[in-house]
Amino acid sequence: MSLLEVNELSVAFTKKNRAPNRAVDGVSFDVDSGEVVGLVGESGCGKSVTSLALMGLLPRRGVDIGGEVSYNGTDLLSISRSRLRDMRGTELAMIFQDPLSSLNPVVPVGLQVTEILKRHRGLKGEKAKKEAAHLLERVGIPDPTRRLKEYPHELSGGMRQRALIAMAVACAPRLMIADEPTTALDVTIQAQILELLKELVDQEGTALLMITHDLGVVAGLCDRVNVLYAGRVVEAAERRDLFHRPTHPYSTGLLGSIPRLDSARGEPLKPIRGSINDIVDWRDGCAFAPRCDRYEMECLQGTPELVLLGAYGELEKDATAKIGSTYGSGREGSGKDYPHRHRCVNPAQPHNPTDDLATVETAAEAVSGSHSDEKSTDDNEEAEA
Ligand SMILES: Nc1ncnc2c1ncn2[C@@H]1O[C@H](COP(=O)(O)OP(=O)(O)OP(=O)(O)O)[C@@H](O)[C@H]1O
Repeated sequence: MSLLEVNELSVAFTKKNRAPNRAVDGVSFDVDSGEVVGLVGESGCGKSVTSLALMGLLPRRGVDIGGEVSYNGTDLLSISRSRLRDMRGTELAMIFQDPLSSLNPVVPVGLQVTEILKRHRGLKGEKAKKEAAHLLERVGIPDPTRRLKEYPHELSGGMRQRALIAMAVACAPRLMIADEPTTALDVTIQAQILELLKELVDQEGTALLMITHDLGVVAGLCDRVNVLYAGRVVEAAERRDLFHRPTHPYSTGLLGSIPRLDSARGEPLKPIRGSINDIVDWRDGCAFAPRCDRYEMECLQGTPELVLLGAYGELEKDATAKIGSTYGSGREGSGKDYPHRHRCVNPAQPHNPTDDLATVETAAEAVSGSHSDEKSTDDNEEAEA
């Protein structure tokens, strides 16, 4: 059993006299301890709503939530709000994309950290201050004792994000959800924050659900990836499989939309045409069909199911097969196999796995190159401060 198991999660926003907005529609995935799982897709595909539903942060009124979310055997969708509140901070933590709106602007950073330590770990006074300084130091904030007395606006963007991470890890949560934690930061600071998250996962065995639209982040950090489109997982794969042989046209489109280090000089990008708003009545058929180059009439008949990709790239039309039951390269040392699945009736030609191994290794690196090149420039942030 995985630490987090999400099964057929659905979220619909309901308003009087309007059809419900099904922001999340039957999403399933799991996350293990010590693993980074990505939820990737363009703006509006349901990433944030999924994470808010997992953390019990959606309002009760006007929202219908269905499916199951099991955390360490506890059903997060059915436990009381107060129990969930206690679990947030101790067991579960969330890092939001905009630290300025997540931190209280009129309370010094130190007080915001010690408040968590008091509430969840019972630490008070000098002990709490000492621990808060230790936490800031751990996430790479220089001169933590001075910084504790400062207000959020006195910190640089990168430091604010680090302070949020310090608050998230204050009680050693077993599961962290990071919602675009580096979107507002320049690439240098981005790389440092991602490195920090990776370190926490590796050292503490924390499970991390990484929500992002940035394939560079996915390539640099994630072990497995779920590609989301219009509230549905359209492709789920181990990271290298996704970069090397994406099969859903939306995944291939995402990969074709970004510059890669291994592209031939002058080779044009191939962006996905249209926008997610082009979805008409996607309950009947594939939501991506209006933007898809491989679209056929069959795409509009019923909802395409997740199918498995076999060991040699052949399609195994077994929609009921569960994670762990079939082919996948798995995380190194995890002893687990992860299936490569997608939801498309006319997928891109699967890649022949006997092909050039170097390509497999470098496909993700070609995308993440900009991040890894920019690593370890702490001086920058010092200067910024
Ligand atoms: N409170 C709300 N009421 C009604 N609809 C909402 C609400 N919050 C989100 N939605 C809708 O849910 C859908 C998914 O939104 P969500 O914020 O999860 O997208 P996202 O993939 O996280 O995008 P971004 O990367 O821009 O944050 C969108 O159609 C959005 O309009």
